[in-house]
Amino acid sequence: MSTPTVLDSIIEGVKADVAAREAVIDFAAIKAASEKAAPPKDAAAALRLPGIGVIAEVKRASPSKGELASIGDPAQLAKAYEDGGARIISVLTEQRRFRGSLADLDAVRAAVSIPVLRKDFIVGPYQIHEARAHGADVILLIVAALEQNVLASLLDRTESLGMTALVEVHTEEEADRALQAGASVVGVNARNLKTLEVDRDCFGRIAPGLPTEVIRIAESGVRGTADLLAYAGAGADAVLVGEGLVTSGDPRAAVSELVTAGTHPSCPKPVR
Ligand SMILES: O=C(O)c1ccccc1NCC(=O)[C@H](O)[C@H](O)COP(=O)(O)O
Repeated sequence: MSTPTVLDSIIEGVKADVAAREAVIDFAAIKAASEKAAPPKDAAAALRLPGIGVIAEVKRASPSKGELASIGDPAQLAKAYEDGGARIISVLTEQRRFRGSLADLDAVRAAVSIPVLRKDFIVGPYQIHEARAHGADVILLIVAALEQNVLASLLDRTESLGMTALVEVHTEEEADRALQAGASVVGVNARNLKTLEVDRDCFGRIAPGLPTEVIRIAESGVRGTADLLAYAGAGADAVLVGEGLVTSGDPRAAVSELVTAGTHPSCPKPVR
């Protein structure tokens, strides 16, 4: 048997945590709660606005870096991101390795009016209804973590709730699987979730092969405007940024600097 990867070990913990929550609030109850939530916001429309969008992440810790930032008030951080011009707020809700929570998602949802992404390791429909019940508009589906039939069915369920699925890939084969499942928003993660290596050239290898109507997000490794401009040059509609913002000391200014670069007339535009 092969050695478990970082992704395998995260998924194992997530499955145990989901089972524990489901023992308290069962599937029927979370489904009912998701149906009562305020309607989801249109994240795809936000991502199609002119310029390179910034998805700003609430990220306390990570398997690759350990502790990043204490973030006592995620609502305040999210508001700073929104004021700085972020298009979407990403909230990591995984507890064991990222120190996130559904309480963070609730706090962020209440604080901002832009779309909110629940960033977690989705393994089944329970978490999708849970995300919607807690006000998320977007969820992340990681191709490397899901069998093809499960990916397609989770994508259908997400869209049936009026939410947007950000379908994450790291290889050309995963991009093919995302498209076969019907993804309309594809995130290319520069970070290999099995080895934690970051390869910023990954986006430039994969994005040109995506159909022009697919929205392309460059995830991970953005540490400043030079990285955003490089991703823009390779065809990104938006960048997803965590560490570079939470360690900046001034998250509003850090987002604003990226947004200014991404909307400047000299910034490369996605080919449509
Ligand atoms: O960040 C990690 O170490 C990590 C490890 C294993 C699975 C996922 C991981 N991160 C999730 C992300 O995709 C990033 O938080 C996101 O793309 C932002 O990346 P960065 O700007 O480099 O913090």
